[in-house]
Formats: sequence, C-alpha cells, structure tokens
Amino acid sequence: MESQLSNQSLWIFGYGSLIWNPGFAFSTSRKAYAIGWARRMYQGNTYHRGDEKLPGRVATLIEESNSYTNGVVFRVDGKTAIATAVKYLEQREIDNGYSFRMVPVQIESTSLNRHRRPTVIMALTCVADKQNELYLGPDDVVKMAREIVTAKGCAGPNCEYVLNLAENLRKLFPNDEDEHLFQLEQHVRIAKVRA
Ligand SMILES: N[C@@H](CCC(=O)N[C@@H](CS)C(=O)NCC(=O)O)C(=O)O
Repeated sequence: MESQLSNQSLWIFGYGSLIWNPGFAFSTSRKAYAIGWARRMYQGNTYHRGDEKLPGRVATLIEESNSYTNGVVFRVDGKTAIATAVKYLEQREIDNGYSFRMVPVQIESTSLNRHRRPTVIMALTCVADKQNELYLGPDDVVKMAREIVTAKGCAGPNCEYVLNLAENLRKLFPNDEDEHLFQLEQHVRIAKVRA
C-alpha cells in the first residue's frame, strides 16, 4: 500500500456502494471492468446494512478467470488526496472485513475510434476474502432475499443496497448481465412485497 501512497495519482475501483457513494474526493471517473473477478453478495455486514443479530449482505469480489466485474474507477490526484481517500477506505472497508488489492481494470474507451484498444490500468480496490470473519458466502437465493429484506444498519435497509446496486448498474451498463445480482434483486422484490 505504501508504494501507492507515494504516487501522484491513484485509480480506485468501486463495484458496490462506492459506485453511488464513493465518499472520497476524486478528479475524474470512468466506467470500467475488473478482469478475472466476479461480483457476489457474499460479504456479511454488521454496521452499514446489518447488525450483530442479523448481518446484512454486501458486495465482494471472487476470483474467476473467465469473468469480469463492471463498476467505476475514480482517479485521485495528489499525495494528500490519496492519503485521505485511503484512510477513509480503511475506516469504511478494511475495518469491515475487506482487504486492499491492486487489480487490472479495463477502462471503457471514450474514443470515437472503435478500433482503439481499450486501456488497462492497475486500480486499488477492496475485496472481502473468504477468510474474513464476516464472510457469509453463497446460500439459497430465497433465504438470502428474506434475510436482506429484514436486515438494516446505520446506512439503511440492506434491501436498499441491493436495489440501488442493481439499478445503478443497469443505468451505467444497460447491455451487461449480472445473473447473480439480478436474480437476487428479483427475489428481494418478491420478499419485500410478501414481508
Ligand atoms: N468494496 C466494494 C463494496 C463496498 C461496500 O459496499 N462496502 C459497504 C460495507 S463495508 C459499504 O460501504 N456500505 C455503505 C452503504 O451500505 O451504503 C466497492 O468497491 O463498492
């Protein structure tokens, strides 16, 4: 991490709530894809979207060689802004079971030249791996939806997180699929009506 702090600019990749609420100052952002990673709602959370009695579920990444995860990269410029952003993510993410990872990210080209090769950069992201004590992993989708509809934390209901994420991704990436998230979203909508 220290080596990243000494650079003049740092790209930070968000694939969950950072998409709609990065929480740190940045100079520019781009739609992007993390290569070799899949987004899963497998991380438990007992603060923002859940509590000790009923943890909520938030997004993490699992390594999957033939997958990619869509999201947003934010460029932070200047040592002070980088240090501030990293300290913020330590409190928001690392303290909740995530670890910093540098991942290859393909930035969606803004060039009108469709033959231009996409740009791949290394970006800092936060991944909650299987070893962290809050990790929940996979479960039956109906059971997960029922728990998500009930769980809530200081940032609000867990179901709001899932619906926000699905809606933001459909707006940003209208042609992309995310079977895991969109199937969970549908079951959360059904469970909300039945609650
Ligand atoms: N690291 C992912 C997930 C971040 C995330 O959703 N973290 C949760 C729990 S640590 C959070 O900040 N939640 C704020 C909220 O629920 O609005 C990202 O890059 O977006």
